[in-house]
Amino acid sequence: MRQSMTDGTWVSAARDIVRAGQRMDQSGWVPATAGNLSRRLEDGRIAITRSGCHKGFLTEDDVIGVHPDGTPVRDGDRSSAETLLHTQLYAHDPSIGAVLHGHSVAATILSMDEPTRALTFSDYEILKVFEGQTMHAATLTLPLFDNDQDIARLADVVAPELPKMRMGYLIRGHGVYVWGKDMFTALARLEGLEFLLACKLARLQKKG
Ligand SMILES: CSC[C@@H](O)[C@@H](O)C(=O)COP(=O)(O)O
Ligand SMILES: [Zn+2]
Repeated sequence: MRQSMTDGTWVSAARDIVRAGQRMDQSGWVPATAGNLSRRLEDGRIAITRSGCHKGFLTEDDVIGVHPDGTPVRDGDRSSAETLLHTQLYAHDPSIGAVLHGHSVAATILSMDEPTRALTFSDYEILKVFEGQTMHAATLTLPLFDNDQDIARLADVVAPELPKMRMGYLIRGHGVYVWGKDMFTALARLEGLEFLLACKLARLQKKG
């Protein structure tokens, strides 16, 4: 995956997505057909998972092209139902090269039990995986949005918060969105965030 970090071709994007899907599946973060993955191509279009595929068994055929506005490059292709949440990130920040979405147990439980609009994480060494973070002694915030089957409406709620986001975001009862300059970075951030969510869940369970 590292080799294709700066390679924006279709072949490397499809390969990154297939391999990241396998990694997310092995980690238990994409049960059934949950999750979606994308990468920005050098021509500005986006390679994204086809809707309804199992992310642990993706083939390069399950990766399809969409324009920056989310419309499919090839007529009849049905990209992820959550394509707009990916395209809004690429439009928001030109440095974003890959976006990942998963439905882990920890993300689902914590998001359903949290009454406020954010989760916070303080003093973990792994905070350093996030953009611009060089110290463990800090508090980072993960915004939490209510779930909505109307993805355009959900994207409108997420949009004003994007400039403040350092870790990604969480959707209640649903899962996380995380991104990075390339697939390697996005995956590292997803692993860091899932580690933090698992720690928070374990600490809450310990308290009873
Ligand atoms: C298994 S239901 C999950 C979907 O509703 C959705 O949230 C999801 O993550 C996957 O949708 P997809 O259209 O395959 O990208
Ligand atoms: Zn989802």
